[in-house]
Amino acid sequence: MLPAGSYDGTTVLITGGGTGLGRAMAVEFARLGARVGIVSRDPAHHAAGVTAVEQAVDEAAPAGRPKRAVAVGAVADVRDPEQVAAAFDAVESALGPVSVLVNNAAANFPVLAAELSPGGWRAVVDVVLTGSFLCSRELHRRHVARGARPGAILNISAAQAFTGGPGMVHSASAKAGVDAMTKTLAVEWAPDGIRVNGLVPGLFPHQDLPASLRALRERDPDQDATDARRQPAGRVGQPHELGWAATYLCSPFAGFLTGHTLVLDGGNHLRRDFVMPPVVPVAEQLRPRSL
Ligand SMILES: CCC/C=C/C(=O)SCCNC(=O)CCNC(=O)[C@H](O)C(C)(C)COP(=O)([O-])OP(=O)([O-])OC[C@H]1O[C@@H](n2cnc3c(N)ncnc32)[C@H](O)[C@@H]1OP(=O)([O-])[O-]
Ligand SMILES: NC(=O)C1=CN([C@@H]2O[C@H](COP(=O)(O)OP(=O)(O)OC[C@H]3O[C@@H](n4cnc5c(N)ncnc54)[C@H](OP(=O)(O)O)[C@@H]3O)[C@@H](O)[C@H]2O)C=CC1
Repeated sequence: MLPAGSYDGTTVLITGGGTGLGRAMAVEFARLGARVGIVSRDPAHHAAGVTAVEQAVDEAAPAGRPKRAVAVGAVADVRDPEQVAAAFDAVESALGPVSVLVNNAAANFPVLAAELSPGGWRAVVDVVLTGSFLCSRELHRRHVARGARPGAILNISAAQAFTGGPGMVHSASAKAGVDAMTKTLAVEWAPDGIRVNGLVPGLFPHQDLPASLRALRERDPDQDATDARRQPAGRVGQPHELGWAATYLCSPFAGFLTGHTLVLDGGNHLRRDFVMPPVVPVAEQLRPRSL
């Protein structure tokens, strides 16, 4: 954990910050003093994120300390540059200039590549890759215009980016693009005082995963135990652990770190056992069945 107050006076914008891992990161930034803007499509998600942040901040505050405005939600589809700019405007007018951006919003559903429609491909690639670019560009534009520094961007990626992701070709391809963007923008924007890093969550199950991903997990009634046994570390990740990594990467303690993608997965992406299980084709893995 970073020292208390590490983010005092800092406004952090987190896309998809109202659910799952985005919400967990929002809470950890706010615990350290940040004001947090939550940007996504669904106001109900914003409300959940704002409530979680406010609760965490209230619990951490010394008794009797007056409440401060810590979080707001703003509606935007990250695929649309005008909506992105309007959401930055809304967050900045409520909380002050954004100097930290977490590109966390994502879309994903399991599908065989041969069965993926052009529209399904575009939906995922546009949310994950184009959305991360549009938000990064917006932060950079504002940051440079006001002569501010330092700034930090954190791109949430996935291990599929370097291993490939059978059954998720759209997401794997988009996340690989995000990793290339992390490295590219790190160099282009270092002179502007903006660091750009990536963070890969391993397996972090939570209640907000979309139905298509939950359905795969729910096939196994003992899924939690199975998940844990499948990880070299013997357990899955806890969302607040991702928040700890995110707050470090965007903080001055990582001030000389840029263009790096940190993997937080208990060693899972490196797993290549001496005795490998037989291959089950992905088409068979996705077919409805009982385990
Ligand atoms: C634990 C594992 C690791 C987790 C990693 C994560 O990333 S977790 C993070 C995961 N979190 C999330 O994913 C949360 C957000 N996710 C979402 O909002 C939706 O999944 C979304 C991506 C479809 C939204 O896209 P949208 O607003 O544009 O909505 P739209 O309805 O207009 O559909 C567009 C196109 O997609 C097609 N299509 C849709 N579903 C399926 C399907 N199951 N099958 C096949 N195709 C599907 C649909 O037919 C259409 O194509 P068409 O007909 O025009 O050719
Ligand atoms: N959970 C896990 O085990 C893993 C997660 N990841 C990555 O972690 C990140 C968080 O995932 P997780 O919390 O699990 O998933 P969630 O489904 O909970 O979060 C996805 C978020 O993205 C937002 N979002 C989706 N589409 C758009 C859009 N078009 N415009 C704006 N916001 C959008 C959603 O908000 P709204 O619906 O309100 O728009 C939602 O809050 C993602 O980048 C994901 O790829 C990577 C590997 C594993």
